[in-house]
Amino acid sequence: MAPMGIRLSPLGVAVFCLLGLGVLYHLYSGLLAGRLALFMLGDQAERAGGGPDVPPGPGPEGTVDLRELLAVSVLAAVKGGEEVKRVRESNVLNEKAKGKTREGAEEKMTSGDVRSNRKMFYLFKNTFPSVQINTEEHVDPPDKETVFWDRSIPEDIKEKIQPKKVPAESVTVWIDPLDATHEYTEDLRQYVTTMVCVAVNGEPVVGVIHKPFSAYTAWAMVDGGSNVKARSSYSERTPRIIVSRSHAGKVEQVARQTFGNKTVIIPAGGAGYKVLALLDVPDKKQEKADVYIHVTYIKKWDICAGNAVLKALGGHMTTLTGEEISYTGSDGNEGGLLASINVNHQALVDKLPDLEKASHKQT
Ligand SMILES: Nc1ncnc2c1ncn2[C@@H]1O[C@H](COP(=O)(O)O)[C@@H](OP(=O)(O)O)[C@H]1O
Repeated sequence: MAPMGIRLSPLGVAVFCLLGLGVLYHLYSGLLAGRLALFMLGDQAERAGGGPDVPPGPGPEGTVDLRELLAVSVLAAVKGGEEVKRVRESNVLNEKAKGKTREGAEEKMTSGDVRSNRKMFYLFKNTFPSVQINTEEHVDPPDKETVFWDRSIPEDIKEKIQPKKVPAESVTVWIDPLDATHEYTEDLRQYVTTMVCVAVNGEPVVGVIHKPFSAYTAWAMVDGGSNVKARSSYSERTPRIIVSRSHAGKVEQVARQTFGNKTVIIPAGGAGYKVLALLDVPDKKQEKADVYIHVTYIKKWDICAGNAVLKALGGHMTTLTGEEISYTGSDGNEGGLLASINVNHQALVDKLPDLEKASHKQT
């Protein structure tokens, strides 16, 4: 007797195998798809800052992150500062006259300005291509720099500042690659700074002031945080007033007339240096003052970073008549400058009509 067996029909085997393959395909395709989806999401999350140490990249809907802009501002100021220092130490400044101020003072430019400008500009341009960048010096396209941000955010910024997206089109970046060029050519290194400011809808929001020769950097973000603070006290009755040493005009004479003969006037180079003079800065070469006054025309890249820092710390930088300065559109500020912190700014404005008249007499 033949053993009882199951006769397998070839058609049945084929159907069975196909079914099996179908089940396997179903199972694995789901798994693979899931894996693929996870991989893609993970990659996206990394690009968007999902990882613990990976900062977010440019936003999807034309937004930029102010915290990223702050990190790049600090990096740009430091990188520019390295160029400034290198050129000064080489003693080959290639100093040139680039024109005259409205008051007839010679405006100088050096290799320090040019090289720092190139580094700072291209770092921003390569990182935030859609953002408006205004720099003091002209950038020739053949001089393009391949300088990039490695996406790292300094620990102190991560600790104090939360990410905050704003529309890229609302942002204007102001770069001063070398503030106090005049003093730089005279080797008065303590006055020299590199500065970056980020304005949103014309309001100064992020400010960075870097001193290349003492490796000090002050940064602040309005409604965010800062690594610098105001001093504990300021003299309101007889303020020490810090003013320009190379574009002073009549500021010294009129300041004494307005605030009294006891008023100490401190002539100093650089708008960045003068703003730092109002703050608590741990640098032996930094003089201290109570008020900063400038009476002549000045450019927005010279003052925007200081304005943002002061504003973030509760201080003020206005025109001599107390108007806020808008950091968009034209690059010049016509109304002079009054900067203070932890004093009655309006009371200072009210004392200043003589200074304003003096500024108009000069032009
Ligand atoms: N009347 C004026 N016209 C144009 N720029 C002026 C100016 N007064 C001051 N500045 C600029 O403002 C910055 C600070 O000036 P000061 O040292 O006199 O306070 C300097 O910038 P740079 O050094 O970046 O060119 C200086 O050139």
